[in-house]
Amino acid sequence: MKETVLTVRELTKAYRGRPVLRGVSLTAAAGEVIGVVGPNGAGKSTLVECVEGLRRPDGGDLDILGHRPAEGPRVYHALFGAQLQDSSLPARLRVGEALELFAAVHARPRDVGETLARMGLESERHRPFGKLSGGQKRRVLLAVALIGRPPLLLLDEPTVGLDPHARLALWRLLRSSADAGAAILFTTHDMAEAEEYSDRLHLLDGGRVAAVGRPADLLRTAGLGSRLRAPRHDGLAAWLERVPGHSGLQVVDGTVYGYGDAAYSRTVMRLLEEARDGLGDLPPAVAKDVLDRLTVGPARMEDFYLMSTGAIYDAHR
Ligand SMILES: Nc1ncnc2c1ncn2[C@@H]1O[C@H](COP(=O)(O)OP(=O)(O)OP(=O)(O)O)[C@@H](O)[C@H]1O
Repeated sequence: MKETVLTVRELTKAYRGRPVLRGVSLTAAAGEVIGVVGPNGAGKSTLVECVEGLRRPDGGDLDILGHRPAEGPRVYHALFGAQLQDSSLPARLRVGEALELFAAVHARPRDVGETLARMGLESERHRPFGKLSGGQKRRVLLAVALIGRPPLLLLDEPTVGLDPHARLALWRLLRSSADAGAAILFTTHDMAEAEEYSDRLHLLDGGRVAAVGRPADLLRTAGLGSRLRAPRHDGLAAWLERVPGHSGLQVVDGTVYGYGDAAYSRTVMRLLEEARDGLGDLPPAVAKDVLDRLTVGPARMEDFYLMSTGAIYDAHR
């Protein structure tokens, strides 16, 4: 069992009487990458800011390696590196200076040159922070969060504004930090990223953790193995719902999206072929048109998210 680095217990928080967190609990162990997703306004940033000690929760409790925010900056803040949604640095501070400054306050910091190289920032080392592009600034702020090798990394939408190379570089760096024992908590609206990089994913909705688990387990439990896309026809949606393994449905304009277990798409295709040949309960012309225009593929975290937050009709409910 890996050591638990972050423990959040039944956290509640309201703004002017309006509850945002209604009893959120989660943990992050050493070496674990924890993803948090949820609709705009779900409370993801509020949760991260409570962990950072920037906001005081109304109820519940949290600690990092047994230390609570009330212990103050010197003890508590040394336990995590953070990159906030809207953090910044003085405009005239040079990139290399910034990293050296932050490295100097940590006991066993990463090498500044190596961190700059890994974040693709070598050529920006002598440039003032204020002169960087938006994506470069975010890379610097991430490098600052990582430089002290803290036991916990708190990253609120870390990849927003990063180009694909920078995203990949960031995730390599985060994975190697986790492999070296760091616990990482990140938020994102990018479901592909959430699926690929979270060891455990939390869906925050209505102020609560609506679902938690390994991405593959979440998909399996929701009956989401495969999805298909077909042209809309009268009666097709109801027909798809009767196919064994069906788990959800979405109709958008002229298109029907069907979701089901891993065998669902294959079963649909077989039944469509039978119907095209006059052996099913769908008109042959409809079955032929659907077969001609059908696309199938594996279900993804995006589908889970849409189903869990109500955009897809969920047959399990
Ligand atoms: N300082 C504040 N005062 C009042 N309400 C606030 C404050 N900060 C956040 N809120 C409200 O709390 C709710 C949750 O906000 P939060 O930023 O935590 O959500 P989020 O899940 O991070 O959203 P997003 O995905 O849009 O970043 C929102 O309705 C927001 O308007």
